[in-house]
Amino acid sequence: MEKICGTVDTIIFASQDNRFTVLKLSPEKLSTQITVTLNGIAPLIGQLLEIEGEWVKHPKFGQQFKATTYKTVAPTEISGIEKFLASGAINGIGPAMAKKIVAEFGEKTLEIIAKSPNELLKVPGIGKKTAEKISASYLEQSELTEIMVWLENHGISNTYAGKIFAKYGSFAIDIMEKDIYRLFQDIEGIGFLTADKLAFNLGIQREDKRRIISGIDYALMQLCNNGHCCIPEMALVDKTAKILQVNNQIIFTILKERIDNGSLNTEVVGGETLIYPPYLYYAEKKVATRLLQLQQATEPLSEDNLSLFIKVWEKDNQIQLAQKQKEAIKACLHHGVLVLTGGPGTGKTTVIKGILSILKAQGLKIRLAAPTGRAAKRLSETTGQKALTIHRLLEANNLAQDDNLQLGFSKDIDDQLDADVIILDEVSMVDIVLMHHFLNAVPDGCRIILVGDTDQLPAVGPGSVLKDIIRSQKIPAIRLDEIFRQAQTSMIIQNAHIINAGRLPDLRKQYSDFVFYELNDDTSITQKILDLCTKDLPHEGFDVLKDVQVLSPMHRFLCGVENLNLMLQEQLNPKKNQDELKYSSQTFRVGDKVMHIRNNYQKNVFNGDIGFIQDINNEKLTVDYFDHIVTYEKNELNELTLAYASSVHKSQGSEYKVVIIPLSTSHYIMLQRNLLYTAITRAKQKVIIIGSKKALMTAVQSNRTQKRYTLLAERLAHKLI
Ligand SMILES: Nc1ncnc2c1ncn2[C@@H]1O[C@H](COP(=O)(O)OP(=O)(O)OP(=O)(O)O)[C@@H](O)[C@H]1O
Repeated sequence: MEKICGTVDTIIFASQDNRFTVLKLSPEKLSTQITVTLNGIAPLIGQLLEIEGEWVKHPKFGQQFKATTYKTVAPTEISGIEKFLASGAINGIGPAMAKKIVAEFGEKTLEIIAKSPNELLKVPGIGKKTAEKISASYLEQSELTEIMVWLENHGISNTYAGKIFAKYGSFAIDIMEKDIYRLFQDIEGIGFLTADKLAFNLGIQREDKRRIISGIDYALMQLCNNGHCCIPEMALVDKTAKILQVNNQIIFTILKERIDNGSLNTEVVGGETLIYPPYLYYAEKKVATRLLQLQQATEPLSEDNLSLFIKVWEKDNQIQLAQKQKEAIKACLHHGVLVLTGGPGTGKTTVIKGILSILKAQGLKIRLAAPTGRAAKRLSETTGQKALTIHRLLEANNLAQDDNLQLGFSKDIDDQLDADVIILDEVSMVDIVLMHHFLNAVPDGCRIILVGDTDQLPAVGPGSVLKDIIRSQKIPAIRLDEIFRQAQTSMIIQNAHIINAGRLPDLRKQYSDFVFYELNDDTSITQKILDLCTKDLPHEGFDVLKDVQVLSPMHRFLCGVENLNLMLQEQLNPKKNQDELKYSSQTFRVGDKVMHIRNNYQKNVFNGDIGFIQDINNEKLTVDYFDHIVTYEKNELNELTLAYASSVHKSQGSEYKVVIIPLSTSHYIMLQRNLLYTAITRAKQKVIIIGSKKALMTAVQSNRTQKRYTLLAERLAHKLI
């Protein structure tokens, strides 16, 4: 290893991702320039560089110095300082101005810029604003470079330097040296494992307290990502021990300390201690108190002429409401909070329509919302009244991209919604955090009606809000269980109920709207899907791209989402001469069916929205989402995926004319009743299941829906508050 110190003369090449640079350096002790390669961001021209590495011979470019570590030092020689200032690196200074500044301050130039920017006013042509701009830009540049170099030298990508600087400013390196694990807590994109790797490079011991604290948080976060709001103490200790590879006792001791100092919250139920991350503890508590408050805060509405009103409504809608449906309509007049639940075809939408009509007649302002864009659209279509996504209703902060707690909402406790009644549909998909935000924005005296089917897949986020509210028996809930005449003729609805009850549908008969193809191996299942999409269904008059959705339980394997997408793309939109754009493992092609996979408020496109690629030009891709067009830059394509096939989870809240479901035993772990039930109930006209009887039976019989640790029901029932 050799050490060289020199001034950066020119940058020959700097990779876009800041990971590789080639530069010319004038070493202090040599009269000739040398070529240096380093793995990291390009330093600034004129900067003094201390590099350590070795000489190598490049087959094409000859002798080069390959730096393994490097450190930047601000230039001290006048010529170096001028070169640095003139390089364009500092906002507000060009070559002429650099000359003038250096002529005025000499070797002290950089110190003056950093510490006494007012002195710059002495230089002709520099006013107060420019002086401040120069100073701020210099500080930012030098600190940012320092962070990048620090990260690079500790073996970690410096791509996060900008975010780290934005978060910690001048204290970044101090903070990282004190507790590198803070990066995992504070910087989006840096996970525990990355921070742990960095810690290892810094020589932090396996049993270091900072490591244990961070490991506990990481384990808790992973558990909550599986839907729990809290977790039994011992389960958390075990999981942390496994991740950190340290013994349970050390973790147990530090966990106790964290609880005692209020960093984590707990509840004791039946002698068992349950641990919460504070944001979920707070969210769960608030949801319970706010629901109970809202229930109390409304006066019953007048029931005068209710029977007559219902009669007239029934006549207008040519329907005779069942007893429970009438009860539901009446209940909405009485209660501040009401739950309406039931399976497909049990008349929930019909009741919503009745409720809308009766409450409107009382002159009330009613808002409708649902958790996904597709579900909101469907609610609008069936009720004839505008419905928004919950995020839109709450006016989610435009800049926020994630559905997490940091997401900002304009509508909150200080600026609540202007509504007398809010009806939320598909509440089974709402997690505890979103429910908390929603309830914050509901004013006292406003009624809320929560509608959903508890047998659908639960929310992706933590909690099982709808189930818990019903389980508490403290909020009035009406369960519709009669399947209506129109719905009775539908085998989709019949079989959905049969499956939900844990029984196997009658497979001896093939119905026009519910078909089962028995095939026992993945290759034949995949081939059948291709045949259906290319021959049978088009023959029956379906527009395969628009009407048909393949819903697979898993992403992996032959009949998983990823492979099916590739095969279906090959068949339904083969390569001819359309423009293409490769991103990660996918090739997007003009004409492809695609799905947007996260909520993006700036683009007004939401998780689960399906569209078609209209154009690819200049690394930009345009998608037609039927009601609007969205353009993606190449670096935004992680929000897009092919959608000939999608996962059942992604289909929640959506409906399609035809649903094809591959059921293979290779998807064993995902063969669960609520998953199959959710997939089937997405279909309006036809369900086609392809697979083995064994896989179907496994799915129907497997009701081991993972228990979610939540205490919302207990809180509502005053067992904890
Ligand atoms: N009281 C009733 N008498 C006769 N038909 C009814 C009655 N209530 C609802 N229906 C009909 O039953 C079908 C299903 O009703 P609706 O769409 O309201 O149910 P849903 O629970 O919202 O179903 P899904 O969850 O599948 O959307 C509709 O065709 C509706 O017109």
